[in-house]
Amino acid sequence: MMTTAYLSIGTNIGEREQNLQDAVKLLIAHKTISVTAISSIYETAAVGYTDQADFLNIAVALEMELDAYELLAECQKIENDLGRVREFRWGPRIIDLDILLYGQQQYETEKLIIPHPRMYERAFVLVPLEEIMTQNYDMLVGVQKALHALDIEKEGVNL
Ligand SMILES: Nc1nc2nc(S)n(CCO)c2c(=O)[nH]1
Repeated sequence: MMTTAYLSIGTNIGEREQNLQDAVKLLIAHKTISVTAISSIYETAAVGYTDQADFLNIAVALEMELDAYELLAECQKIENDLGRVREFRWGPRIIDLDILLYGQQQYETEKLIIPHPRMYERAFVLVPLEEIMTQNYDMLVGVQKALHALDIEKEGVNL
């Protein structure tokens, strides 16, 4: 069953825009992941551990058959492929892929907490996420207007 997932991707070391491009290219190249939306790039002051360089952040929407643990493994593989080393937890990073949402599903395990526990308090996550979700919302409004114009009884639709 296809599931929609949303990632936050950040970088504050090296060629930051190139790092984002490389991460998105690796997601696009993945055989069983479709990238369906990519936000604009936002330059953001570091939160949490603030004594570090500004980040570039984006949000992306994905469609996939993978389960959330497989998606987590793919994100960690991309971070490793792009040379991420974990000096300390909140430190600077070449690339960071965080799973924000995985369909309507919820996880709270050692390895995986979804929805991401800090996503609703971080503007660097919410602003790019709102941008790509609004694209879908605008399309939804178009569909709803068309349905209204047809003035059909929804019950008449054979499911
Ligand atoms: N602005 C900003 N601050 C951050 N602090 C951490 S940790 N990170 C890494 C993601 O959790 C970021 C980030 O991506 N952007």
